[in-house]
Amino acid sequence: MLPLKSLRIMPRAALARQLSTGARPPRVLVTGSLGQLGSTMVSTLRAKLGQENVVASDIRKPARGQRDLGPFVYADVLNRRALEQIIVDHGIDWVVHFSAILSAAGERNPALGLDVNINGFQNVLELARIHGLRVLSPSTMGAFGPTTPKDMTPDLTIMRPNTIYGISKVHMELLGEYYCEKFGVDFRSLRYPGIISADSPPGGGTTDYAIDIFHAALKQNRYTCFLRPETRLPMAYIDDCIVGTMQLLEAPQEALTQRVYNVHACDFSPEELADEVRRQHSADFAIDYCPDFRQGIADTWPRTMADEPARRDWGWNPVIGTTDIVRIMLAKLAPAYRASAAPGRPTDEALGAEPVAL
Ligand SMILES: NC(=O)C1=CN([C@@H]2O[C@H](COP(=O)(O)OP(=O)(O)OC[C@H]3O[C@@H](n4cnc5c(N)ncnc54)[C@H](O)[C@@H]3O)[C@@H](O)[C@H]2O)C=CC1
Ligand SMILES: CC(=O)[C@H](N)C(=O)O
Repeated sequence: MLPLKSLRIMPRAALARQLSTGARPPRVLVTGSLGQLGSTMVSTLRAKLGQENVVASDIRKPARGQRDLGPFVYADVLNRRALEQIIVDHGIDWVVHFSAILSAAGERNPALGLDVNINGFQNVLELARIHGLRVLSPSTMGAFGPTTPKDMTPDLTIMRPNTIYGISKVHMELLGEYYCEKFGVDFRSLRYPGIISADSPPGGGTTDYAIDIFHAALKQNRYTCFLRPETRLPMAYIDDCIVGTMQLLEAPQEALTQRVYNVHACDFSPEELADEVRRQHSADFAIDYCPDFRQGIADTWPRTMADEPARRDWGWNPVIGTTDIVRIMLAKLAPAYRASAAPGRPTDEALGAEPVAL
């Protein structure tokens, strides 16, 4: 499988052309850049646009090492004035808005979920209107709900989610479309499935089991899953996710026939994932099931999503399936567990330290 760096998103020739015509690359602010997806998005953007053109931001302190990779600023998306100052001071053209409270965390703290996901997004969108910015803010399969058709869920269908996360993401989608239509804000969004990554820990979602299982397999060869064995959900490996996000971010306006797109890469259940771990890692790997409140969330989400408009309009074309995800996750995480003297999950640095050829 291809490593992220060699995938279709890195046409350096195009960047060179842009530079030779005198157009400077866009300056991008990434919010929530220390989250599960943010750090990979930042490094991908920097490889393409130049380190100094991508400002990473979060309300947490970057780990040692992360700090030196390019500009980082503290930015609370709830503080509109501070956010505006960053946008003005850094000459920002595009905002990749990754700050969010995910599904399980949102049910644990609904007030925080509403605040960050709704007010934080409104701040970003309003500043985009004032300063003429392009905004990419991911949505999720969690924007669907219990009455949505579960198989091959289309872009346009019943959307009545019953989680704070889902409700706030539907609000985001509709408000983004409204600002696009009324004020010409270039808003773009994708409904991600569960995203699997070895590089940073997941941030409190219902699909976190599909990352935790690899850590548990390598650490103690057994895992207790918080979802039932047959719970099928759409998933994607982070490389496909970031490639697709870059494709949508850079797509010409005229290619877009809508502002929010489903994206689907593969789908599996916990028992299917455990079988694959047994096949590739250890025949003795044991899994048991202790469903908690996250089962109730997963039960309202699609089993598979239809994503033809994303493929047609801007080239969504995931290449990493379930077997490859298991192979990549085991290969990336195993050295860190072997090297980790202390018990428990290895540090983020240890996890990121061992690049593997995918
Ligand atoms: N990881 C996944 O499986 C999926 C993620 N998404 C979406 O992708 C985006 C990124 O998700 P992840 O990286 O997984 O989330 P995460 O939970 O790992 O990271 C979110 C980041 O937002 C930051 N944050 C929280 N409150 C903030 C505030 N007030 N101001 C600024 N930053 C704040 C957190 O410190 C954290 O670093 C989110 O919009 C999420 O809804 C959508 C579907 C699937
Ligand atoms: C699918 C998502 O949006 C996220 N991973 C979550 O489980 O909350």
